[in-house]
Amino acid sequence: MKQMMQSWQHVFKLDPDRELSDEALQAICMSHTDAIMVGGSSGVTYENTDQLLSRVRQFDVPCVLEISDLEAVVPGFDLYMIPMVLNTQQTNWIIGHHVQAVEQYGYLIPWDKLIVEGYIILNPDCTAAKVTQAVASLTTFEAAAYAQVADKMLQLPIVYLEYSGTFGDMELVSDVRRKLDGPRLFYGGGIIDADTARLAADVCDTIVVGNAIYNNLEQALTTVSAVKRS
Ligand SMILES: CC(C)=CCC/C(C)=C/CC/C(C)=C/CC/C(C)=C/CC/C(C)=C/CC/C(C)=C/CC/C(C)=C/COP(=O)(O)OP(=O)(O)O
Ligand SMILES: O=P(O)(O)OC[C@@H](O)CO
Ligand SMILES: [Mg+2]
Repeated sequence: MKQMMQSWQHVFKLDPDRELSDEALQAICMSHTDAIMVGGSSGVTYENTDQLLSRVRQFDVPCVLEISDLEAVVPGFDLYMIPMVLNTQQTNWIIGHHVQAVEQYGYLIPWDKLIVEGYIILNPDCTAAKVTQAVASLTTFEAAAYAQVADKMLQLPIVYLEYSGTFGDMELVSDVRRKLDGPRLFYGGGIIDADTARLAADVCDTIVVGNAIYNNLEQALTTVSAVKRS
């Protein structure tokens, strides 16, 4: 099950807290994207997550939940992506909430469906940076060091460079990728069209497109064929 994400080149991230018409959802789910990731850093509830899952399930596309709030963990997703924010000094976002989750859910946890993402948040103005008080103004050298800790010491399956809301520094992304052996490198932030999608896809393994869905869907849809080789 976890292996499925090893082939993902393109992912659309849908925010349960934002409105999306049936027509828009259909276009996204039938776009040949590799997966739909459901997640957001605020306003995510059990109800809006459950409702979005049911709507996505009308289509034949993998659907995964990126957990940001324990109250909004809904059964029935293909995978559960667990962020671990590496560049925060608040231990809750590295391991605290996770321990609480294991205490709360215990034997109900489908371990074979859990994938830990080593998040490195690089846009100080994004919601996730504010929520987790991330130390987000990192040099390339520092970001690469975090990534290597995720790879060589923690042996995480994913390193996620998060620039949510803004297009990142592709040289930094490229340098980080050169340092990684094990993890798949996810990149998210400011991908709005085919050009930005290609630039990012050249230097990472998987691109994640979020806000563009809500700002300019037509352009957002062009990101799929821009990066998918098949
Ligand atoms: C029965 C059943 C299915 C049980 C399931 C059991 C299960 C899966 C248990 C969970 C196990 C576990 C270890 C859970 C972890 C719990 C948890 C709350 C961890 C903390 C996660 C975390 C670090 C969150 C911080 C915020 C963050 C990094 C969110 C990621 C998503 C993100 C950045 C979205 C972008 O947000 P957006 O709203 O778009 O932001 P912008 O405003 O910038 O656009
Ligand atoms: O919303 P955007 O800027 O596309 O970023 C995507 C994703 O990385 C957000 O978690
Ligand atoms: Mg967003």
